[in-house]
Amino acid sequence: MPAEAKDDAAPKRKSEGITVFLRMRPTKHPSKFYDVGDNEGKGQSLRWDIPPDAVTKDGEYINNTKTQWAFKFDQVLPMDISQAQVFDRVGKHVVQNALDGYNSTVFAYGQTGSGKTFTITGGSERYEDRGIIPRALSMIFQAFRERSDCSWSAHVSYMEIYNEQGFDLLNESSGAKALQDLPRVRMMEDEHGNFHLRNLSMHRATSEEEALNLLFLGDTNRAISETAMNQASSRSHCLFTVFLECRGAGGSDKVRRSKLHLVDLAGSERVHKTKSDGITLNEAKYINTSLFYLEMVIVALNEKNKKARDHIPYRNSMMTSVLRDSLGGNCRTVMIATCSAEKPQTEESISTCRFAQRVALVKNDAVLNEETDPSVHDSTLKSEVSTLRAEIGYLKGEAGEGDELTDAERAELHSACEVYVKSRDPDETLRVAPLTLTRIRDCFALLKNMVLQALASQGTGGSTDEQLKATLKERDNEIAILVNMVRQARGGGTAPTPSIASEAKEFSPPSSEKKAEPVRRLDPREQLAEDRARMKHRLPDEVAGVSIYVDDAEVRDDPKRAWLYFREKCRIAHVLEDNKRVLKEKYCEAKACGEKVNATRKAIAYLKQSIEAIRRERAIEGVVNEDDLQKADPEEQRKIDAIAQEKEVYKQNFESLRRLKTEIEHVQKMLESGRKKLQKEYDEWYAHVLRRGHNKQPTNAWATPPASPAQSAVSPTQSSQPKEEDDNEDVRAFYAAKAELEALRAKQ
Ligand SMILES: Nc1ncnc2c1ncn2[C@@H]1O[C@H](COP(=O)(O)OP(=O)(O)OP(=O)(O)O)[C@@H](O)[C@H]1O
Repeated sequence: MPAEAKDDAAPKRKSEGITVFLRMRPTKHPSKFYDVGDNEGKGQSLRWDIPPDAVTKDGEYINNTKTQWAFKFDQVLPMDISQAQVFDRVGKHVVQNALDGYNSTVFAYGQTGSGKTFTITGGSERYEDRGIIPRALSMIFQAFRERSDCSWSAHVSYMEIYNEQGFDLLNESSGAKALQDLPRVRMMEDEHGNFHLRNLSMHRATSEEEALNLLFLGDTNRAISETAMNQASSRSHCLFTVFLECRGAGGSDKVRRSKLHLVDLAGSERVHKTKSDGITLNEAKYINTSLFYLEMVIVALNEKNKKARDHIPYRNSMMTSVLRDSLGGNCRTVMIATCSAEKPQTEESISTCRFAQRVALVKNDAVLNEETDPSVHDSTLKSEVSTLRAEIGYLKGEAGEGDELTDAERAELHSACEVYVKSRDPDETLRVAPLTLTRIRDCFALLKNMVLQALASQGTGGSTDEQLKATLKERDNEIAILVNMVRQARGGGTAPTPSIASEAKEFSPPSSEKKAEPVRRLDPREQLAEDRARMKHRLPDEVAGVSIYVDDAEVRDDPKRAWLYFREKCRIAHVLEDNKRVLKEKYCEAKACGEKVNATRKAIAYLKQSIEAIRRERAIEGVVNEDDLQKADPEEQRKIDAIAQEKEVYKQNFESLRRLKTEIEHVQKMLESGRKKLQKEYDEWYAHVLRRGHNKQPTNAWATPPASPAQSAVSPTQSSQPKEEDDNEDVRAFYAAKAELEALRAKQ
């Protein structure tokens, strides 16, 4: 991590509390125990009023002592708030702070399933469900393009902390199958008590696309570890960090560096609720220990405010060490407490609110991380010294006419004039040494030339013409790629890119990737055994939210029909349809933008041709005087103004096209992962349907053993080992259906 920059002058400092938001996760069954109100013009309040006899569905008392609580928040984000609105209210301000050079943090805290990941990273299925991280990345790169007076750079790191150990999620090797396969990150402390993360990779991102790819890579590694460890996300903390650097803002020698931490903490529920044993209990202990240490740090910081203590126990856990700056340090921090409004979760929700109240009291001391760039500083000082020497010589009358300048000296003079003219600093001086009358005269000539060129280029001047041509050419290439993308997506192109090509496909039950892989055909018995082991001798009622008890035998026996049936019932299939719709809209938008860009380009070329024609005419008419040529005639001036307007339109449309390209890529990625998920869930579901169908099991028979001996099916509750004959029949039927499905896939 980069060290914090210190400025020679008094740093811009701001002591402020942590801003605390509460977000209620949507539910169809809110408890009605709480009420949101205004907090005397300072944020909002949340009052809980619980009937003394309220019990959960497990028969536990929600609370048998106190029944009313009131909590204050900067804002309570209602259940129906969109992800875009959350970013507007919470994220924008934080990202702006980071761009301005202040360390900034957003962390989400709340019980498992209350929406922390949804808020920080976002839903992985729908484009509009993008969370704070992808939206922050979009805002950052938009700002880079708009604030081009300085040189920006962004680096990204992504770490997961599980059981007090850090893992680098941005590991590109594809072999990681569990969290333990990822590189370990270690915490080091230097002699000044600053913490450093060793072995955490930092990746430069030069565009929004690159940064999003890093986020996808980290999320994929996170998902792999989650599957391997049975929903470890509830038990681990994830920290996505963007390191920003801005050099030479406004032509100065200043460098600003800031960190933007976006943190998804582990679930905050208490141990007694987890009903854990073995490894899980161990994990539960770890989360609770590390969140307990977080609570200790918060309590200690509050006591420090009251001057009751000095020591803050950051060192106790990896997470509090990493977030040291964010909690009571050099950072502007925002907490999002996530709560469930459902009755059984009331106790946890109140506990989250209570923690948020303590966090709101913590005071941070954010400092503008700005320092002078030593390399720029040195060369500026050297040049100042030689200018001063020259000025002294001139004042002493030492400056003579001077010799005729060589080409090298003239080039040097030219660059000094250029630096002087291009600098946005009003106090910039022209640095020329030694100062002779020849040099002074040459400087004036060069400056005059620059002014004349600038005047001419406002209209059709040569140098800007060249620049415009170069830019147009560069953008032409990009437009060609984008317009081609659009054409291909609409079926008119030649060779579609892989992602668009896959997008153009209709959904079907195929598995083209699987076809490519060498498949080891299991012996039918092995297949059934594997299947059984997976199902743990018990069939579920539904897979992916779709009942496996399909009454229609035709649906059950025909994989194609089964696929259509599954697609109609499965939620994820509908989400995919939504995303396809979004993608189509974006293609249309991109196509319209591309057409506008092309039209503007043509208009500019036409205007330029007509200006040249006017000039030629004037030259033929005998207007050869230099001064007259500098003045545009009224018709020419109109065309020059029209070019300026077209350029503005061009810029806006090009910007939209660039944005759409990123968005299209993002939706494509979501579609791809959604399609894989759908396919996996269908395979699993159909295997269950077949098994259920060929066992001829009556509805709910697995749950309740058949009462009548007439029902011939063998339930696992009757016998965990099916008879040999049943096995053979099962095996044959299962294998036949699977072969049929594979044949159908191969055809498609
Ligand atoms: N505001 C919301 N709108 C729609 N769906 C939501 C919202 N918040 C959460 N969800 C959904 O609820 C489920 C649980 O949310 P999420 O994974 O974000 O919880 P979490 O607090 O991060 O849990 P964990 O501690 O296990 O990581 C997800 O399927 C998510 O898509």
